[in-house]
Amino acid sequence: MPRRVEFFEGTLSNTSEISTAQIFDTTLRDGEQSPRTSFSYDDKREIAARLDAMGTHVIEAGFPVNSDAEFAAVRDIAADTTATVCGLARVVDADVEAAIDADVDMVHVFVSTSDVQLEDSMHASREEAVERSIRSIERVREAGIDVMFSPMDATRTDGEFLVEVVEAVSEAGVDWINVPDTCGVATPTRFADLIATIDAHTDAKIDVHTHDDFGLATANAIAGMEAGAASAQVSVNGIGERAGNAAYEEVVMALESLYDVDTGIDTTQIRALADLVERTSAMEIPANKPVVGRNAFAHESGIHAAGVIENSATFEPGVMTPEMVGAERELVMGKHTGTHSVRERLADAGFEPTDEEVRAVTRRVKDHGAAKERVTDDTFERFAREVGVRRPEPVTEGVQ
Ligand SMILES: CC(=O)SCCNC(=O)CCNC(=O)[C@H](O)C(C)(C)COP(=O)(O)OP(=O)(O)OC[C@H]1O[C@@H](n2cnc3c(N)ncnc32)[C@H](O)[C@@H]1OP(=O)(O)O
Ligand SMILES: CC(C)C(=O)C(=O)O
Repeated sequence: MPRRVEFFEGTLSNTSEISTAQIFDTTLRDGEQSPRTSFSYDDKREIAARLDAMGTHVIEAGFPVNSDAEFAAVRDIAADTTATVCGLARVVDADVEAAIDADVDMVHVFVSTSDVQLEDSMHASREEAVERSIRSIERVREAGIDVMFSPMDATRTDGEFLVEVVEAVSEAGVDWINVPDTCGVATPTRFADLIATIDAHTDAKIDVHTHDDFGLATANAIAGMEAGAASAQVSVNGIGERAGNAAYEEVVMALESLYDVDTGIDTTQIRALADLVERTSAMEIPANKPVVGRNAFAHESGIHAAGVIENSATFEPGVMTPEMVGAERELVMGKHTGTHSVRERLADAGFEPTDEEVRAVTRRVKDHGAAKERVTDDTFERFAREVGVRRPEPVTEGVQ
């Protein structure tokens, strides 16, 4: 497998290291909160099973108090999964009891800590938020279950109050503090500073939860890990509230390929996982989505395709290949196509073209693309036949 990308060596300061990396998947909880998405019981079981088989460390299976169906799915996933299974709860007794009753390995309790949310979402004072958090944490601990605590909207919370909350929940014995950038307003440098500050005020392990409102979710998650967070919350295809969460596939591959971290995850199943979540969430993967979009390893431009035919590292990261994520490289025919690409495609299809025939097919491909038409396999074969490219009959073994 390729090692850390060479580009950084000696050209940029290369002091950013990540030593431990736990992947906490929240596709079934925050991912399912995507407007218009709802996973069936079977969808949840199938996604959880695949995440588990791939070696995902924590699976947040849902929010048990939400409904009977959600409770049953979380309970059954918890009973049948090797990974740590987590259930979400507000600092509300019924929520905490539902999560405990679902028999999860970890309860994730959250409370609003920013003034705007305390006033206009939770309708609680700072003191009440702290008291209810401690009570919930103590209850989960008493049940013998690991507890993760989230000061919701941490990145818009008054700094002194945030430290006060962190110290109070640490005193109460929380195992993990998750730092949520609930409304996606963090930047990598600011988020890293925040993580380092929180780390200095707790012995609990730190997890990060980032949203993509400004397209910074993955960068912020990685920055948080560089600053000392041991875990990142991610969702497959980046689905989740509003613009979504840090994407599973992006964070895992950045850790593996750019930071040389062995996450222990079977990355070759990423493409199949993405397809499963695309189908069950009814959220189409954008073509240009990193890692799993259909263009992530596709090349139309002549210069790129010609380079990639010789050595894929010319116009791909090199440290991340389609094989590593269970995807395939594609040479797309269109307006920007060049002769190298056409020659390769013709050869793959069994044709034996002359240089003149390659140029003639390329002209047809370019004209078709320029007219905004798609060059399908059938169209391409038609062009080859129209130009009269020779295709010898395949020799069948044993037949004279
Ligand atoms: C940032 C996040 O992603 S947080 C997770 C968000 N996820 C979800 O909301 C999905 C699942 N949610 C649900 O099924 C429902 O919202 C339930 C079952 C949790 C609650 O339903 P309802 O009781 O009908 O309340 P509703 O959803 O309308 O309003 C939210 C309530 O939670 C309260 N609340 C919000 N955050 C918290 C918190 N961390 N701790 C305690 N209470 C909270 C609000 O103040 C409000 O309470 P109120 O009804 O006394 O005014
Ligand atoms: C529950 C918390 C972690 C959350 O989803 C958020 O703050 O976005």
